[in-house]
Amino acid sequence: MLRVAVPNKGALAESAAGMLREAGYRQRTDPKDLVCRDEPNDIEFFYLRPKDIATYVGSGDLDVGITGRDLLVDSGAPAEEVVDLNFGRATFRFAARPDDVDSVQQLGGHRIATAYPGLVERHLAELGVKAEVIRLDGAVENAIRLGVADVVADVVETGATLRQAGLVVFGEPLLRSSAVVVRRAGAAGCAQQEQLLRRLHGVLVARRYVMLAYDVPAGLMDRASSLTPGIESPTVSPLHREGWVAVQAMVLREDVHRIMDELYELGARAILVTNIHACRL
Ligand SMILES: Nc1ncnc2c1ncn2[C@@H]1O[C@H](COP(=O)(O)OP(=O)(O)OP(=O)(O)O)[C@@H](O)[C@H]1O
Ligand SMILES: O=P(O)(O)OC[C@H]1O[C@H](OP(=O)(O)OP(=O)(O)O)[C@H](O)[C@@H]1O
Ligand SMILES: [Mg+2]
Repeated sequence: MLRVAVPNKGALAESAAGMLREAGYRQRTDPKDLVCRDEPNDIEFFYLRPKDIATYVGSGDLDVGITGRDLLVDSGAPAEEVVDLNFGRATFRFAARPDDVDSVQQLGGHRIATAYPGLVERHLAELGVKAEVIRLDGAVENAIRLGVADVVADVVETGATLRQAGLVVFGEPLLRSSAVVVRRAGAAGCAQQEQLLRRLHGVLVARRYVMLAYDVPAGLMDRASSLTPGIESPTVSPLHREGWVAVQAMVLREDVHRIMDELYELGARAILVTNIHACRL
C-alpha cells in the first residue's frame, strides 16, 4: 500500500483533501480521523501536522506527502518537491515597524521572531548576516509589540495580519510558497506513486483548462486552428451541413472569453465551453 501524508488541519488541509477527492481517492469524513484506507486504490492516507510531513517522508516512514514548500525547506529533512499543487500560495517575508529595520542589510544584531527557524537561519547564513533567531509557535506579529523581537519572519498571504500589527514588509521574499508533493530525496517512484502523481497532474490540468467546441466554415479552419491549437491539435469532425466543420480543443480557462470573441468575429458559431472533470494527458 502506498502511504501518503496529508495535512490534518490548518491552511492546507481542506484544499489538499479536496484535491485528493477530485483525483478519485477516498478521504476521511470525520476530521478527527488520523488514518483513511482506500482499499480499491491500494493507498493509505495519514493525517499529520503539515510541519511534520517532510520529516515522515524524509525518513522513509511514509512514501509521499502534501505540505508547504516553506515547511519543507524549514524542516531540513531529506525530502524533495515533485509537484507544485498550485494552492496555499503565500510569500515568506521579513517585517518590522516602519521606523525601525527596513532592509536586510540592517538585520545584523537584531532579534528575529519566527515559527520557521530552519528556513530563516539558512537564509541568514546565505546572506552572511548574523542575527538572533527567536523560535515561536505562532502569532509572531505580537513578538514586536511585546518587546521579544525587533523583526518577524512569517507567512504573508493577504498582508492583513501585518497591517493590523502595524508592521511593514521589507526586502525580497525569502521564499514563494505553495502546497507541494514531497518524496524522499533521490527515491525512485514506484508504479503506485507515479499513478498518484499522474492523477494529481490530471486535476491540475482539468482546473486550468476548459473544453471549447464550435462550428466554423471549413475554409476558415486554418485561422480557427491558430486560435485554438489545443494540446496536440484540435479535433475536427464533418458537419451534416456542407462546408462546415465542428471543432473541439482545450484552451486555458483564463483565455477562453477572448478566444470566443475572436472565433465569433472570424465566423464561428455555436461556441460552447464545458468544464473538464478529469483528464490524463
Ligand atoms: N494565510 C495563511 N496562513 C498560514 N499559512 C498559510 C497561509 N496561506 C498559505 N499558507 C501555507 O500553509 C502552510 C502552513 O500551514 P499550517 O497548517 O502549518 O499553519 P496554519 O494554517 O497557520 O495553522 P496553525 O497556525 O493552526 O498551525 C505553509 O506552507 C504556509 O505557506
Ligand atoms: O497575510 P495574511 O492573510 O494575514 O495571513 C498570514 C497570517 O496568517 C497566519 O497566521 P494564523 O492566523 O494561522 O495564526 P498563527 O500565527 O498562530 O499561525 C500566518 O502565520 C500569518 O500570521
Ligand atoms: Mg498559523
